[in-house]
Amino acid sequence: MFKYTKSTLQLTRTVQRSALKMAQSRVLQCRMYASSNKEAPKKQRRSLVPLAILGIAALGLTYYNMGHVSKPPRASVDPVSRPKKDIESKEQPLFKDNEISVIYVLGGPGAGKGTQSAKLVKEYGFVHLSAGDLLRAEQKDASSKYGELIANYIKEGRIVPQEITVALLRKAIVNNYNQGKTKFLVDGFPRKMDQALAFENQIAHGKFVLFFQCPEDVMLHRLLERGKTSGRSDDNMETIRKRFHVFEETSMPVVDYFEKQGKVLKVSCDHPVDVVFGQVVAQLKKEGITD
Ligand SMILES: Nc1ncnc2c1ncn2[C@@H]1O[C@H](COP(=O)(O)OP(=O)(O)OP(=O)(O)O)[C@@H](O)[C@H]1O
Ligand SMILES: O=c1ccn([C@@H]2O[C@H](COP(=O)(O)O)[C@@H](O)[C@H]2O)c(=O)[nH]1
Repeated sequence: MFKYTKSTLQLTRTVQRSALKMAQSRVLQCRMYASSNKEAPKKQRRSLVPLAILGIAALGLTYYNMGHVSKPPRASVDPVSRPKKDIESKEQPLFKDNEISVIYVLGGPGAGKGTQSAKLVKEYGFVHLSAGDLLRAEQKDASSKYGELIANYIKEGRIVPQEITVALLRKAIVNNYNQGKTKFLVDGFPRKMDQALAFENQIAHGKFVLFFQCPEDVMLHRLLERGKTSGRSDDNMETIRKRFHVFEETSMPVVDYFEKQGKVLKVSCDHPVDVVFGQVVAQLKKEGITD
């Protein structure tokens, strides 16, 4: 979208310049007819049509740009130090499929993604990267210019602009990779299609989605319980309702997208923690991810 906006700005300038030039030459012609007291011939009047079209195009493009020039914020974490291969090709994600394994962990708010991810870290040595945790840390970082923006999005249960979250994840993955870690659980991400595409194009392809299915009333109960001690600005009835809505409307299409690629491993999470974990391990074993 931003490349497009940049090119429409250039186009606008070109059209404006052409319209101006043409207008100047038409004014000159009109003056010539006026001074010779002749009526402009029909052909000359017709030649005003392209000028009118150019004028309308210039006005239209100017109006369009007025609504699109503001760029979204770039994450304060950007740019990060990238491995050399990052600059080899802009078309390739930062990491090739044989360099790191990324498993996305998705499910409704309170489905138990964090709880199960922590168990996988302990038992199988994954690196757990929770997009929500990364955003909350960035929010608390006094040097970040996005603290307030992130706080507002989280309080409203909305999805923070993908540039910020993708940059935070990239930084965390690169840091861990540079320490020899290659297995990542990316928890609570991607929960919007633009995030999914940005991450897959720029960073790495997800191997699987571990998808936690959970009835809404169970998730609501868990979140309200968690809210008694979590201190989270979004663990309250009003925001939870918004988060459920965003999950259905915005995040489920992401699950469907990966489902079509045969990458979704489903787990039913309305069971005790260890029972859910048994399903998780069974699913990963089936795919040869854990032994
Ligand atoms: N299987 C389970 N049975 C009962 N309680 C659970 C279970 N799994 C998690 N919980 C509890 O539910 C709450 C939410 O769990 P958790 O934080 O893991 O969910 P989440 O999906 O990561 O949530 P969010 O998306 O809001 O971060 C926690 O208080 C956790 O202890
Ligand atoms: O990719 C993401 C992940 C999270 N958010 C925001 O954070 C909160 C909390 O996320 P949890 O996974 O429940 O910790 C979420 O409601 C979003 O507001 C985000 O914007 N993008």
